[in-house]
Amino acid sequence: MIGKPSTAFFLGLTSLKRQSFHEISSLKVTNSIANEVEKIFNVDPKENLLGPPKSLESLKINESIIARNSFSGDITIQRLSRDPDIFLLKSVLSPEVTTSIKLFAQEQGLKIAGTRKSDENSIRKNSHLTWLDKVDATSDRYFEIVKNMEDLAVTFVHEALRSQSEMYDLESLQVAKYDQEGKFDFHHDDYGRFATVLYYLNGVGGTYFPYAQTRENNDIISLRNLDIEKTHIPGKDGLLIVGKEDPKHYIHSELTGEEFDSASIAYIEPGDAVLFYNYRPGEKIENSLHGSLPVPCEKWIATNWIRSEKLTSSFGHLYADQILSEGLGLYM
Ligand SMILES: O=C(O)CCC(=O)C(=O)O
Ligand SMILES: [Fe+2]
Repeated sequence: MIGKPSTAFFLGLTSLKRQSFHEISSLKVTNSIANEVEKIFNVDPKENLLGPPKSLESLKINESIIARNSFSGDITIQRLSRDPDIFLLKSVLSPEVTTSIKLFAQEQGLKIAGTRKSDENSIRKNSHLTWLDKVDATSDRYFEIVKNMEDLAVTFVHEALRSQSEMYDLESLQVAKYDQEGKFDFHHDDYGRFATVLYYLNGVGGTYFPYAQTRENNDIISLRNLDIEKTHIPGKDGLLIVGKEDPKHYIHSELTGEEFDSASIAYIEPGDAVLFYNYRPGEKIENSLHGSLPVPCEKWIATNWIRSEKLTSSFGHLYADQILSEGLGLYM
C-alpha cells in the first residue's frame, strides 16, 4: 500500500511510503488490562518531548516508513517495540562507511573498556572503545562521516525540541569492539542520554532488551525484577537483536528453533542500526534496560547518543511543558 507522502516529516528525511510487514489484526488482544494499568500507575498520555518525532511515534509495531536522506539514500525504519520506543534502521551505513569507521578507530587506538581487566564482575567484558570526534579528524572523509552521522541522529529528535539546540547535545561517535565472549551487562543509557543510535558495523548483534514490548496492546505485564537472567529469556521475552551469528548462541538450550517467538527477535546486517529512547522529561524509561549478551565472535558497533541534562533532570517536565507550550504558540 502506498500512502501519500507526509509533508510534516522530519528534517532531512522524506517519507515515501508506509507499509506493514506483518498483519497484526489477527492477534486477539484486550485493552482492558492496559487501561487498568494506566489507571493504577497514572500513565501520562502526553507527548514525550524526549521521544521519537511524530512520523516515527505514529508507527505501529512492525510498520515501517521509507525515509530518504542524502547521506544514506533510502532507509527503511521499522518499529520493533513500544515501551521503550525501538526502531530498526536498515542499510544506514554503506560498506565503505562501516569499513572507514573501523579503520579510523584502529588508527586512533581502542582502549580496554570497563574496570580492571581481571575483574570478573566488570559490567563490560572483553571490549575496547574509542571516540571519533570532528575536532580529531585526520582526514576530510573522517570529518564528513562523523558529521553526516550527527546530522542524521538529530533528525530523530522530536520536532518540538529539534530547533531548541541549546537544550540537547550530541556526544562524539563511540566505536566499540567486543572480542569473542565480550559482553555488556544490563544497564540503562544514563547521563541524560535520551536517544541512542546503535550501528552494527560488522553485522554481529547480541543486544537484548528484556522488557521491550514487541506486541501492540500487550496484555502481559512484564514485571521488572533483580534476577532478569532467570525470568526473561532471549528469543521468548523482550527483544533480541541478532546478526549473522546463530541465534541459538543467545537462546536457552531448551528453546528449539520452533519455540522462538519471532516477534521477540529482530535480524540485522552490517550497516543497520537500532534507534531507541531512554527517558521521558524528568524520568528514565525503566523498560529501556538493555545489554549485550556474550557474543560468539568479534563484534563492532558505533553509537551516537543525544543527551539533555536539563530535560532529563528531575525538573525536566517543567522545561518540557515550557517548550511544548511555546511550540503551540508558534503553530497557532
Ligand atoms: O553492544 C551492544 O549491543 C549494546 C551496547 C550498549 O548498550 C551501550 O554501549 O550502551
Ligand atoms: Fe547501552
